[in-house]
Amino acid sequence: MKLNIAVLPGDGIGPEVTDQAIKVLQAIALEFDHTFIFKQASVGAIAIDETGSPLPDATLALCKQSDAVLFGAIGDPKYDNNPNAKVRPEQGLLKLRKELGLFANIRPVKAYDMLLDKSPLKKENIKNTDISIYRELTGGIYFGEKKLNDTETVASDLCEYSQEEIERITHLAFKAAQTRRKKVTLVDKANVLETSRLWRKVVKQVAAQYSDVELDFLFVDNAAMQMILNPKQFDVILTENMFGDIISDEASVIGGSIGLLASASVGNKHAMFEPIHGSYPQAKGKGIANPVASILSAAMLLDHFKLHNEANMIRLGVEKSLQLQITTPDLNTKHENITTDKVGNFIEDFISHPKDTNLNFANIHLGQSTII
Ligand SMILES: NC(=O)c1ccc[n+]([C@@H]2O[C@H](COP(=O)([O-])OP(=O)(O)OC[C@H]3O[C@@H](n4cnc5c(N)ncnc54)[C@H](O)[C@@H]3O)[C@@H](O)[C@H]2O)c1
Ligand SMILES: CC(C)[C@H](C(=O)O)[C@@H](O)C(=O)O
Ligand SMILES: [Mg+2]
Repeated sequence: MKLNIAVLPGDGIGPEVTDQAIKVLQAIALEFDHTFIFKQASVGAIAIDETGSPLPDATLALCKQSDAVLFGAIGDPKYDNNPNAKVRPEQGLLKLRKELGLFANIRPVKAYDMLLDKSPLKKENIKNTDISIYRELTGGIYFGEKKLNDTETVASDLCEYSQEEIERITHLAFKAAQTRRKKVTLVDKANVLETSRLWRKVVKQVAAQYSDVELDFLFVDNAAMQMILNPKQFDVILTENMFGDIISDEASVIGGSIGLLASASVGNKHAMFEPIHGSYPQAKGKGIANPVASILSAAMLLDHFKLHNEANMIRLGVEKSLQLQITTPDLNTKHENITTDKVGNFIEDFISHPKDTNLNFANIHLGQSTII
């Protein structure tokens, strides 16, 4: 298969983790005889520095022409710490999601057996957790009218949802549940918010078309607690934009690091693949950023094009790396010197030697060095 992939590395650790995903995709292309053409463009703070815009026209045009977008991360403390900044890196990401019509953001959350002791949560509570979060991505409070009064003493952000916006992601969530454990939990704040009451009404109506799927409701405050106490109760979580943002970072604690959580953002025409984490500016250039979220986002990209064997090969490589503790310091206490690059090299090597079942992974080539 031939795929044109727009690569938007962005800021902070974005470029270094995205490099590993590209490396892995290139290995897949070689091994499975595909042609992946990567074209890079700027977004976020670096794009503001270069062009004055967090999403230059050329970047948006490239994304629209491509089959898929591989996104790194955006954000820089010089904007985070400046409330008066008129242009912000985050606006680039939000505009991109809106322009590409990426209304559903799918965030898988998994407890890997070999990482159970990396989570601060109780092993017996998280073992076998497997959740798919369906986060609405182009509506709600993120995109409603924003106001600041003349004296800059009162501000507001409007949270708005239409029936149509709720329906389209709800169908995706129910279809996903049909292929999983057949349960959807709607997370909302219907005891307070009018938008949440609309969500409940519309989701119930759509649910009637999926009689094989159980529908459950949970207020977001309780859901935040349940995510820590008993995450195994969840199969598909369906929720609005801001609740999905918050609850997915919280859920990353189950896996042991946010550096593991990938996502797919999909719409009717375009698709983008991005880690759920941000630009982690403190880690930039240090080689300590975990690239697995980006690498697993690449696996989701392959799944999107029905290249499931290829995607599974990446997942196997990731699992092998976790098993052997070939991981960055966020998950590693055994080997100190496993850098972002080395994790990428290991997974690349795993893909390149699939037929060699006797491959001694403990001695596998890790770029310039070898780990025993
Ligand atoms: N999709 C995105 O591009 C995105 C997402 C979230 C935040 N942001 C932006 O990123 C900047 C920093 O935000 P933040 O510090 O709140 O969130 P962050 O996700 O960048 O980092 C939070 C913490 O998570 C951990 N972490 C994140 N990525 C990791 C990785 N790959 N490997 C290991 N550990 C990792 C680190 O402990 C880090 O301190 C801000 O400007 C924010 O707006 C961007
Ligand atoms: C950077 C920010 C706009 C973004 C969001 O809130 O959607 C991020 O937190 C994410 O989860 O992708
Ligand atoms: Mg977030």
